[in-house]
Amino acid sequence: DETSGITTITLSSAPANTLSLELLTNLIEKLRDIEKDDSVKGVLVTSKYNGETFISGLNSYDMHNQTDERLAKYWTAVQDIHFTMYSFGKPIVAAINGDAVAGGCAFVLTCDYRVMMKGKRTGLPEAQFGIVAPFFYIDVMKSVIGNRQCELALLEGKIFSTEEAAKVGLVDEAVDLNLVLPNAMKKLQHLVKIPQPAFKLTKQTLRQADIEKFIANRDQNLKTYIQDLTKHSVYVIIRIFFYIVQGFQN
Ligand SMILES: CC/C=C\CCC/C=C/C(=O)SCCNC(=O)CCNC(=O)[C@H](O)C(C)(C)COP(=O)(O)OP(=O)(O)OC[C@H]1O[C@@H](n2cnc3c(N)ncnc32)[C@H](O)[C@@H]1OP(=O)(O)O
Repeated sequence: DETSGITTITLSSAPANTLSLELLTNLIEKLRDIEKDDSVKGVLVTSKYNGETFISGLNSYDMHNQTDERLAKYWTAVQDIHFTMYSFGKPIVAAINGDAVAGGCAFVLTCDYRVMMKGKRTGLPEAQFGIVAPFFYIDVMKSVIGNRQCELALLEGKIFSTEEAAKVGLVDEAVDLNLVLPNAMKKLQHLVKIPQPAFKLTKQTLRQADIEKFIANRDQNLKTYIQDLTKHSVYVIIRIFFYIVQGFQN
């Protein structure tokens, strides 16, 4: 919208907005363009699958049965989206109109504000898959909900209902579906009015330690990811699809 300076990104990768290599590549490029475009003051992210899924995590197919080169390309994109979103110099608000699990939860945690539809699910269930969540997923959750709540959640791979997520501050608002977009937009309209150099510098200052840690550790994390997936991907993917069919344990 040219008058408000707000851009809406509606994620629409059938069937459930998995963070595939294609979606990640397009999104990273779009965000980098927006960052350079002075006419854009803020970004609202939502999903086409209104009332169903916001993001259903990383794409299982991109993590299984791939060459090391392709796995590296995928994981670099996973790292890049995290870094691009978390260090983004303009306000980003998530209008979470469906489930946002695993990589979907980490994605919304990188935003500045989260409005989520009641009755949906979010959280980092990696422990339930028998794996450790990437360190930058753990760090972003810790920075949002604090160390103890993060321990309680991650040690059991807890999946929160929206209402539970709001209680621990994992999301900022739990609302009926019809209020997700209007409330998210209202917050974003407020955030874009804050003097932007101050907004950007405050955000950078708050996030600086995690960003520096991410930059220092990303290469090692990439190596570890490729080794782990080469060894364990069959097991991990079976667990993920088990939870797709059976649902997560709360
Ligand atoms: C060593 C390991 C190293 C690194 C791992 C890094 C950490 C991993 C992070 C991740 O994000 S792993 C992915 C985790 N994601 C999930 O576990 C979500 C799984 N999905 C679900 O639980 C559900 O799909 C849902 C999001 C709750 C939505 O449920 P709903 O009933 O509304 O839809 P449905 O289950 O029918 O799904 C629709 C459709 O989408 C396919 N799908 C869903 N998630 C994925 C996925 N992550 N990858 C690939 N495909 C996915 C699902 O199979 C359905 O397809 P179909 O219609 O063809 O059957």
